[in-house]
Amino acid sequence: MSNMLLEAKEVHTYYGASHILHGIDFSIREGEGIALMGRNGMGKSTLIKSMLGIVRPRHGRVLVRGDDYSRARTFQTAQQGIAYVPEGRGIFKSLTVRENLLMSARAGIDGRREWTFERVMETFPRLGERINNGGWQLSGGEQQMLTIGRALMTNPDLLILDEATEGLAPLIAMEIWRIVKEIRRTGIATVIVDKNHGAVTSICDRAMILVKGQVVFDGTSDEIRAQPELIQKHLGV
Ligand SMILES: Nc1ncnc2c1ncn2[C@@H]1O[C@H](COP(=O)(O)OP(=O)(O)OP(=O)(O)O)[C@@H](O)[C@H]1O
Repeated sequence: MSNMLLEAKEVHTYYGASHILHGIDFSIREGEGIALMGRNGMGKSTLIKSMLGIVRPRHGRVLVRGDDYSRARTFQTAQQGIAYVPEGRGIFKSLTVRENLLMSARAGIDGRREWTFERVMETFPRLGERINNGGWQLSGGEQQMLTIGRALMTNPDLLILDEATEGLAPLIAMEIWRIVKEIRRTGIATVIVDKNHGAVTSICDRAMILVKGQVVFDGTSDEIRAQPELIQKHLGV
């Protein structure tokens, strides 16, 4: 078995008096891909933020590579090779595509520098055409590609994508999925939140469904695909 990268154990998270996560267990190993699913407001983003120290769980523990990171600051978790692409992107609009990418460049925690500027350019040909454009000149899809490209420039072991294709035109979303598949093939572990269940379960080996801050399914993507009634019940509109 490969090594554990990130774990949540019995995590309870609140926003003020609202109890959002009710004792969640989550784990992802090196190289694994997990589709994190659930309807709007079920706690997917809150789980991610709780594990990254963006929101502090009230109970439970967060482990990174087996070490307790429950009280760690977000940058310390990120330095462990964990890259996060939040919902709604967040590039530096006043900087060019090149500057956005280069400012994030760093070696992975074992000194790896597989993801160079040149490699990101090869992976995202559309960004290559926009290299000297300012962030403000990019379309939504290009901004999303730049956010993912920037995350890759940190040479992560784990990439977390929250709603990577939200609001994008179908053809651009397809291009993002092609890129995510390519990233998966390089062995980077990935957590993906997306409404396109077919796409995420085909890319990820495992799937997890959250309902009202609780895990109602945790299994393989094959298992969930074999149970369309489960998808209908918990994810259907
Ligand atoms: N900063 C906040 N303050 C108060 N409540 C919040 C905050 N952020 C989220 N919530 C609430 O917490 C619950 C879980 O939200 P969360 O964003 O984790 O859900 P989600 O499954 O990621 O769904 P979505 O796809 O809509 O983001 C929702 O009821 C939401 O309204």
